[in-house]
Amino acid sequence: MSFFGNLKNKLFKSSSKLDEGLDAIVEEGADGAAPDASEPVANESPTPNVPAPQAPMAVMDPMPLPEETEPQGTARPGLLGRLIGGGQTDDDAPRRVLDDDMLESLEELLIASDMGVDTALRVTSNIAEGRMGRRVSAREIKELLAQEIARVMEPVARPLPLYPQKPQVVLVVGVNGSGKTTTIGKLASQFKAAGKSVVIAAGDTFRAAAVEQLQVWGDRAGVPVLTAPEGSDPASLAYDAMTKAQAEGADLLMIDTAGRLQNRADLMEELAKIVRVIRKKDPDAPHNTLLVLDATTGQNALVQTEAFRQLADVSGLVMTKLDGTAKGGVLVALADKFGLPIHAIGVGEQIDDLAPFDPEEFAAALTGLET
Ligand SMILES: Nc1nc2c(ncn2[C@@H]2O[C@H](COP(=O)(O)OP(=O)(O)OP(=O)(O)O)[C@@H](O)[C@H]2O)c(=O)[nH]1
Repeated sequence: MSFFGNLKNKLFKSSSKLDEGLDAIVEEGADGAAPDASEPVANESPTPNVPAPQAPMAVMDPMPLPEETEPQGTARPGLLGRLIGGGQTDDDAPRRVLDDDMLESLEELLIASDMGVDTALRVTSNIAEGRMGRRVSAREIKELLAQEIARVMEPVARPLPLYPQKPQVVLVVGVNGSGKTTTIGKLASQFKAAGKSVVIAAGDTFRAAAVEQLQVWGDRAGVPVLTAPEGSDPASLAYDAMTKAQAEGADLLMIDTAGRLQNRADLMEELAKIVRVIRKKDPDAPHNTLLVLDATTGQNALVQTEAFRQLADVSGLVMTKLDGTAKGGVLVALADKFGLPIHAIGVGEQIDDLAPFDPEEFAAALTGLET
């Protein structure tokens, strides 16, 4: 199976709630009559640029396909529908008049899928604009929703930028269990495969288990992991790692950090100290501060983002565990609220399970458009 299809399957759980909910909304209020060809509803909004399927490399720039040139305003399957579904139509599908009741149900469904109230209201009002009173099928409403979601997500879909500085220092923050260690291992493996030399610093010195786990990931990725005795100063380890990375001419230094958000003042001081000491070696470091978030925490990911933005100069996000959750909608709320770049998504526990974030693909998976 291609990587593209594989990723869609892995993300499929995220779609289940929305997909089934959208079907139910249309079926509940369906009038059963044939569609009115003079009132097409889907694909009326400007089609966003459609990124091409990408290799499993979260650090490469996406390569855009040319814009679609087919005429707008005709109900037809989107790019994904054509790639996967072979262009079937839904002429005989149940239809429902787009009215206030339907919009309210749609809002409730989006809120329940962790999209957040503000985002859900904005997305539904965009869908409603100029379409009230029209009769829509479930597929059409999914296409419209996917277009709106892709539009919100497009500006934040940005691979981790690579800079010429050596080493490029990537500070990795996030609460315990969010997937920091796993993500560092996956990223290190991808950088290595791209010909970069990488050093990892196991900066969560408070938990021996965390250090051991990072060593396992370092071994898997074939990347050295610098450790320090349990309870020692993470800033001192970061300084040593910076010295080693500079001496070896490493391309990247990835620094893991503790995730004890419950001791916020301590964590803030710890992160600030790490930044202070590495700046003695490079005033521009860290070049990226990656916040790792667990999609299964739903709306809590928004709270964590707010908190970590106060603790550190977060420059981008990685959302993990999108494979095992129906809460993927929170990514839309995050994009809408914070506008932070989403560099990659975690879609499993294996070393290759880190994918670039593709808004079109994500929107299709979230709405269940491929079915
Ligand atoms: N299904 C799935 N599981 C993941 C993903 N990323 C991480 N995990 C799992 O989530 C759990 C926590 O991941 P860690 O990488 O240990 O998280 P951490 O933030 O380093 O947490 P601590 O080690 O407690 O600081 C592990 O069991 C991982 O295998 C993902 O994208 N998908």
